[in-house]
Amino acid sequence: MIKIVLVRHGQSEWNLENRFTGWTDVDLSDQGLHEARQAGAILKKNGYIFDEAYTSYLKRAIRTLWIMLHELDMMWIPVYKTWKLNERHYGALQGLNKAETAEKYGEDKVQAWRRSVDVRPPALNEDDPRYEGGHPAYRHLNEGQVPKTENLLDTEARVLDYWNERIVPDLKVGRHILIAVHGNTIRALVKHLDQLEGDGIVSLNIPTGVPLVYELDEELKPIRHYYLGENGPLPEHAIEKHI
Ligand SMILES: O=C(O)[C@@H](CO)OP(=O)(O)O
Repeated sequence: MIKIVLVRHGQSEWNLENRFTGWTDVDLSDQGLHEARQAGAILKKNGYIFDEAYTSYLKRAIRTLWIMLHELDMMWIPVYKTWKLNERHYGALQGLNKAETAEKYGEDKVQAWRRSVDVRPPALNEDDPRYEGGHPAYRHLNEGQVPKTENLLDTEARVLDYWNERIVPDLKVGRHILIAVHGNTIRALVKHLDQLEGDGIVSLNIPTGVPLVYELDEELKPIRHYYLGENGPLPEHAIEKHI
């Protein structure tokens, strides 16, 4: 049986301020630092060991991974970073307050921007200071690869590129893998693994800093999944309050 652990980064400063974040590179809040330490401690208590880890180019995910590896005393394992596991790009919504945006455009519109699979938020202009095109982290990308906005399907396409090319081969040879990424990156992976459509994916929220374990068969089809607590798998209702 193959196991993989997915962790959404701990609470970020902009999660705390209720602002759309996307590719904006904000750090963890104090609560987020605590959640990352707790996630590492939970993995350690349950006896998890890892051969390699994956994360995005964004510091809230990278720092969550560092802290978990520190707690696990496994900072030596190879860590692979990729822009393809960055959070979904939130276009011109990046930086705006979610509640104020809902007041201005209506709850339904904002819910469609946040949770539908195929609606893209308004795009950033290339001359907008929030556009990441000139950022050194992304200078190796081809023109047109740095997003100006994305829907979940756009995010899923780049996440699955990386998943199939880099992660699947390592899972198939038995490597134990830890992935520290973002809410919508994990939603895209779960959508793919569990073949979720419609309401299943629309209502799926991933809590911050709680390890999500997928047990997979040889074909990488899910056998079961669960969130992990100090004493093993958590019951579904225990997770509700984290969301
Ligand atoms: O702002 C964001 O980038 C994401 C994750 O925090 O928010 P949402 O819950 O709308 O997907």
